[in-house]
Amino acid sequence: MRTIELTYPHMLVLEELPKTVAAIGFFDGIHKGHQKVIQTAVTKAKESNMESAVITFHPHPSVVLKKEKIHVQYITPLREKQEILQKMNVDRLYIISFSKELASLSPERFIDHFIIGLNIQHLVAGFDFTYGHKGEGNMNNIESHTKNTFDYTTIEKVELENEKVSSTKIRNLLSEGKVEKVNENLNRPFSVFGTVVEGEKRGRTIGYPTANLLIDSDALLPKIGVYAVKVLYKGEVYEGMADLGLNPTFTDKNTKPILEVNIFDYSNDLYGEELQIEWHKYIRDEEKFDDVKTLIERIALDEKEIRDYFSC
Ligand SMILES: Cc1cc2nc3c(=O)[nH]c(=O)nc-3n(C[C@H](O)[C@H](O)[C@H](O)COP(=O)(O)O)c2cc1C
Ligand SMILES: Nc1ncnc2c1ncn2[C@@H]1O[C@H](COP(=O)(O)OP(=O)(O)OP(=O)(O)O)[C@@H](O)[C@H]1O
Repeated sequence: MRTIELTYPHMLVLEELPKTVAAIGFFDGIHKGHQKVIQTAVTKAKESNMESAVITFHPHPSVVLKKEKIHVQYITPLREKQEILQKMNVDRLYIISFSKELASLSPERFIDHFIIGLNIQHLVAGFDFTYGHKGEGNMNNIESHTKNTFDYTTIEKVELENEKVSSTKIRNLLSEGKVEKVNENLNRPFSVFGTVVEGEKRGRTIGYPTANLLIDSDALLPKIGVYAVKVLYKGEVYEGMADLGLNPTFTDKNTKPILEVNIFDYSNDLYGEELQIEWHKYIRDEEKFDDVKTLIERIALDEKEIRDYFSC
């Protein structure tokens, strides 16, 4: 997959661009709804011997449009988005830099520049996709902007339990720790990448050594707590338990949650290595125990519960 960044008003040379079927949207999470939109574009491209593309934006519009400075975290930071799209057989990823200037483009100008200008022959978007200034362009009035140069397909609402599958819904579920529900909405396990860094080296003294992970600040994490996880490392999958929290039994100084994983039946050194953590089940809240012995007893129960969960 080729990734091409576009900054308005810079144009690519139309003659050099292949005829393309494109899916368009922000696509944070690449959830079930997004997958339907993207798969439709990939299938249509194959059927018509064209290239397939995803047209997306970065950063999230709220970073640019909100008055106060905010730091947005993503369900799928750019790198994860790229990896998932690659697996979905998308040929090209166009990333449009989101700016105030871009947000003020009229719907017609937006289509001229980014759809007709990228040689898109067929555009696929969801029922609620909007474009151009204040989102005035949408799938009901797009006909007036196509100039008969491209066709389009509108994907109907994908729902789960009578509710639209959406990035917003998934963000809320993550903040409640409901990773099993998140995984249903994503159609795959939610995951984050992290690099193993040095911790307090306390874990090995309590019989549960943990890999402490440094997570990219762009990545969204679930709510604090203990979780059943799988660890992907060098092509292997391991089961384990994660504590995302502040270690309140030992200190009240931590203000930012730390992610630690105890990988079952594994004892090699992992410092500096990159792990992918898949979140499978929420087990409990992190607690402040009166003493280390009680904490150890609780972790032993967590281990039993998680091993049982993975073995059924
Ligand atoms: C499955 C699991 C559950 C944990 N639960 C708690 C908890 O409820 N409260 C707490 O203070 N620490 C909890 N811990 C964190 C331990 O305090 C932590 O692993 C230990 O302090 C080691 O820290 P280190 O990796 O920096 O050496 C848990 C750790 C694991 C692996
Ligand atoms: N549940 C869904 N069913 C069908 N299409 C969808 C669904 N969710 C999103 N889409 C479409 O996918 C593209 C990307 O949408 P977008 O990134 O706004 O996702 P979203 O999940 O609706 O996000 P948010 O919760 O932030 O509004 C758009 O074309 C949108 O219409």
